[in-house]
Amino acid sequence: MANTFLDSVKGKLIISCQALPDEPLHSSFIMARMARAAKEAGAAGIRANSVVDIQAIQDEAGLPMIGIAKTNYPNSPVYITPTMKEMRAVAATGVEVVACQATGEPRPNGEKLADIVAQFRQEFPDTLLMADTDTLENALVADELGFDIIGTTMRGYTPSSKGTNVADNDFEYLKELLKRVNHPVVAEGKIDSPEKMKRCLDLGCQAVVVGGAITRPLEIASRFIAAL
Ligand SMILES: CC(=O)N[C@H](C=O)[C@@H](O)[C@H](O)[C@H](O)COP(=O)(O)O
Repeated sequence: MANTFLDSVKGKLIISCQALPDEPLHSSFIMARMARAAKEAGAAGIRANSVVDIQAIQDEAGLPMIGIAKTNYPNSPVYITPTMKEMRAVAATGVEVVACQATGEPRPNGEKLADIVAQFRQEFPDTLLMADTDTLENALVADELGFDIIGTTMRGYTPSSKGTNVADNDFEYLKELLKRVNHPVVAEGKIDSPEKMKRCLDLGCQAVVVGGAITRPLEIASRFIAAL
């Protein structure tokens, strides 16, 4: 069956519903309800972490999904769907897109991003691949490897991109990225207002992923508390 994800999210909002074990809302049940709220509000897609959360959200919301499996390995800073093992587990849920970290750092078990892409294409030809990138250099590598979506997810979260925010200088980085890559760009990471989301879409992003500003009450409440 043709994968219609890119068309169905074009010009729209994807909401990330994630809570790690150390977060107050860690629960597949709660993430599924978050996804229901996202759907009722008009979100075009959901991004979710872990096979159990993905399955709970698929049952509850039935929206197109980007799936990931955050997994920490010793001796590697790469944690978003880092190895072929997590890629397979996420793809097996039937999500439309599997995203993985593409930040140029050494992956666990010595696995190479190029090999993962090649293997994934063989095993899951109908599933799209999204690269969670941090710098122009790593985004260009992912683009060259043929990722279907280039995401800005890791901008500001790696040593190479430390201190940066995708929104800096009216999205200067995003403008450059949009000029340089051939595949659709999805803005993700620290997009914390409707105005910023709209700006990303107007600049030419395929879609925008917003997480914490909508689905992490601890983060939202802390912004208010900080203003006291
Ligand atoms: C860096 C990292 O691990 N990002 C994760 C990737 O899935 C999530 O924790 C973020 O919530 C998601 O990218 C959306 O971004 P924001 O919550 O800033 O809107």
